[in-house]
Amino acid sequence: MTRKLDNKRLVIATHNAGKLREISALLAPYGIECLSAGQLGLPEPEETGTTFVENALIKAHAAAKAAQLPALADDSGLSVTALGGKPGVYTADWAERQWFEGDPGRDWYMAMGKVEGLLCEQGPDVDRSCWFSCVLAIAWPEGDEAVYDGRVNGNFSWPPRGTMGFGYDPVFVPEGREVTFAQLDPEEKHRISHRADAFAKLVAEQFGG
Ligand SMILES: O=P(O)(O)OP(=O)(O)OP(=O)(O)OC[C@H]1O[C@@H](n2cnc3c(O)ncnc32)[C@H](O)[C@@H]1O
Ligand SMILES: [Mg+2]
Repeated sequence: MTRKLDNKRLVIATHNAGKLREISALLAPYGIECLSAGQLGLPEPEETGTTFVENALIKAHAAAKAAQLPALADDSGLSVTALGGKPGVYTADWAERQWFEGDPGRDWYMAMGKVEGLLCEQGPDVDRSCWFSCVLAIAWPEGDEAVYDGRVNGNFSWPPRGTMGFGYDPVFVPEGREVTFAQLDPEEKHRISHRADAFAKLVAEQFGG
């Protein structure tokens, strides 16, 4: 049986400020004290997995072990149908390593532009459908783990629009909408996002019934 969060303190094992903001907001109603990996000075583990699940578990176990507290990690990314699911697990890498090896800053505009460039190579009628995936993993210092996954379908849109959210939000138009994630209020993104989808499963098992 999956272990439940019995401790009210939870390490949020991410070094991404946008994710930390969203996860803290999603957890707010559940009386959990969130401690961030940055706040605790935890190192950023190497994401050597080839799936979202593997990477989420690597990050969660590393933080749980270092902090001796349960830890929640998020591994996520954008997959584009016409690019065979790329960048997928390597979404963050496309921004940071492709052009800025050794530079702590990430240039999301360049990364989004790379996706757009590859789509344009396939002509004006290219399929622009894509999806965001999110895997949330909880790990305990004793080695127990729990995994929840989420997804939201949409279309890759160019040029980028909007200033809210983070990462690839300015180019992602969720299915059934005209605006990008970066043009939606955070509450609205939380109703439909891949992270919210995974989070609903986490809440049902961890805090439900
Ligand atoms: O590993 P941590 O420290 O959590 O932070 P990260 O930014 O490296 O995160 P990932 O390894 O999971 O990479 C996922 C990338 O996918 C993108 N991404 C994930 N969720 C997103 C969202 O809700 N909106 C926009 N972009 C998102 C964003 O660019 C992330 O950097
Ligand atoms: Mg990462």
